[in-house]
Amino acid sequence: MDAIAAAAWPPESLAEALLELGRRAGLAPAAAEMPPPPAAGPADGAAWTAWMIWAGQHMGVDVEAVETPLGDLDHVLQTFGPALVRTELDGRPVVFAIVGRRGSGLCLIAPDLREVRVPVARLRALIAGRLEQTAADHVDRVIERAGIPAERRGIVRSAMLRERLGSVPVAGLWTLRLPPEASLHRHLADAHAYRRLTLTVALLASVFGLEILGWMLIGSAVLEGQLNLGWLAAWTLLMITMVPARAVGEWIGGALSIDLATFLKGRLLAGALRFDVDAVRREGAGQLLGRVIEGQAFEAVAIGGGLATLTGVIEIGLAFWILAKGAGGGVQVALLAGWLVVAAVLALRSWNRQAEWTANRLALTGDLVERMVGHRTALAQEQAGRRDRHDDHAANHYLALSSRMDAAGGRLLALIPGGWLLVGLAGLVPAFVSGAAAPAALGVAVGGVLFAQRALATMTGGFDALARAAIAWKAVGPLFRAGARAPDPGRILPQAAPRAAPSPPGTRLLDLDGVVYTHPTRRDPVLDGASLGIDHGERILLEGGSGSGKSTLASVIAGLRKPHAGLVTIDGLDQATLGDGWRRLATEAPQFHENHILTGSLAFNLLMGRAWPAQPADLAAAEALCRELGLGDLIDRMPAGLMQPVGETAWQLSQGEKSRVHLARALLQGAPLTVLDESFAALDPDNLDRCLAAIDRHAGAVLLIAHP
Ligand SMILES: Nc1ncnc2c1ncn2[C@@H]1O[C@H](COP(=O)(O)OP(=O)(O)OP(=O)(O)O)[C@@H](O)[C@H]1O
Repeated sequence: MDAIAAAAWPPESLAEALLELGRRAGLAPAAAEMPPPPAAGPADGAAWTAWMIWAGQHMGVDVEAVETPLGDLDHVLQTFGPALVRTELDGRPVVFAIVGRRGSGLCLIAPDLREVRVPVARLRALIAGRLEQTAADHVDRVIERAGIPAERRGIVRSAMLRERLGSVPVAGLWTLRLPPEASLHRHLADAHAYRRLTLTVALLASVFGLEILGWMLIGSAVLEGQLNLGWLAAWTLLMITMVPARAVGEWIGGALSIDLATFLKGRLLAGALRFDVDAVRREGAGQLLGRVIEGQAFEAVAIGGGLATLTGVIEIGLAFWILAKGAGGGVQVALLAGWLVVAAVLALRSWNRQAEWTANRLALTGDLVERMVGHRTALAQEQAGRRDRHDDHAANHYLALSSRMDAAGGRLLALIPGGWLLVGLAGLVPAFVSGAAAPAALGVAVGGVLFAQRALATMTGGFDALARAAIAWKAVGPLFRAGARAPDPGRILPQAAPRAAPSPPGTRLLDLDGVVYTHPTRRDPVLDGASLGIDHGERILLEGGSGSGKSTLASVIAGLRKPHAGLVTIDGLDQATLGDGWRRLATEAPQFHENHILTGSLAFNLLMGRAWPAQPADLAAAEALCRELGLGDLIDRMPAGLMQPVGETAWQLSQGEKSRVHLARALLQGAPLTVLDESFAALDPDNLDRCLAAIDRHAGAVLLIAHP
């Protein structure tokens, strides 16, 4: 059998392929019972992706769909393993599990668990074959008509196909990686951090060892009066050997830093999305920005500071050893130990000053953001003198804290290495006075003092950076921990397209029974035994006074808040069964001030609930709905139409336009239940009629929240 045929998995064995690939790639997936994937028809991309992501979450592996232009397929295949590819072989759907590149080919896992090598071009031809077939007839006709000589036809044909199909998107590719919520240990192991760290330490230690050996050689040659070209050559050779060892050590350390920084970024981004809804609200934009800034500071200093401290610790250890061998002996060793205690005290003081300064800086940032967000309100409403007084006071306080921090930092960084020179040399006085020490031992002692000085400089610099990182961690830690919260895949995968087979009207969709919810900062529950039933296709208007808990109820129904007591089910299934899939069945357009137009294209904002990049059918549905909602003129006015960038820094939408975009994106989710929280406040009567008509045509069941 052909190697590629031997490596092809039948689609129904997708779960086994995913598990085995995860194992071979070192992602340590957890074995889990999986239902078979959706039937492999031509339009099943989104359903397969939903299944793969869901199955991956159960196994503890992150699965991401990849779409690439055909022109880049070669490159993608060579670089993106571990990955799964779905294509056709002899007219039947198959799956390939790519471990990664091996030499000039790809290493695939076969269903019999053997590793099979196949050339990249072979797999590419299989994936691209169907697409190229459609264009090939036309290209062949052009070649025929142009009278291209037979021997050049092959080159011309592939060049024309490349040109014609280079930008055609290819789907059916999924990469596997560790999810951001995987433990730090798994990420470190995945980045080979332990091995690389051990290697870095070994290289650093050998560099210092070589350095000491070099000075010992030259020192003894000088003292014995034998310094000649031979000794100098040996010393030079040793010094030259240190250069590549140091370079390799730094290169490994640098590569490790990049991998760890990538993990950290991924975890923080995941944390930003998994941060508690109410915590985000309580913090406000300024505080959240502070966390982001500190995240960058942490990344910039933590790893560099860690490596510098590590280097300093190795150097200090060697310095103790050298001093013990020198003329100062125990006296100098004791002095160095004492000096380290002084350094620790100064370091602690500098840390406290930095912490004070950082807290103030973050508060100032929060203040500044608040003022920028409320810029118009402050200009229009606030008394000018009052504003200036507040700003002057804040600036003066910041200045005072900055100079205290600089003084403490300066003392640590300058006094500790510089002062040691005096202290260390003072430790040699008894040896000098007694006159008993040999010149060689005196030389070793002086060398030890200098070596310790360098170690202290490295260590204090490293510690300063680590202290900065530890302070930044206070702000970053909660985000990092939120990123460790794994998404809840639930026990079953909800139907990807429920509207394709809608339940008959009149059957029960949502049941809410005895629900109790108390906001984290409140004593009394805002929902206390709330009950509600909504049938498929039903339209319900919920009215109530301000602050009566309507929006809270909406967020419980949409699965954004978990009730503290009571039961909520959709189609008879509770949230524990559906997991995050709940939100595909019940969607909410939040109130205006909580509904955001993100910076991106209008299409992106409209199709947030669907797979991205959007398929032509999704774009057509979005545009048709916008036109129904009276946004046709707006799309025609926008130079890039549906692809026009919108959001805070791009095309500005009016309140009424925004509220129709909010409505369109909720309806485009295609969920059986849509909750609309005061969605019509900014609409004129004509647009209101249009919106109600569109809701009637496109929505399943609707819960409409409004003021009486
Ligand atoms: N995140 C929160 N933390 C603490 N309390 C909250 C929070 N959100 C709402 N509340 C309080 O819960 C109560 C109900 O708020 P909710 O927004 O659900 O009312 P609502 O009926 O939608 O009001 P409105 O019609 O004015 O929008 C209010 O007293 C509000 O102050």
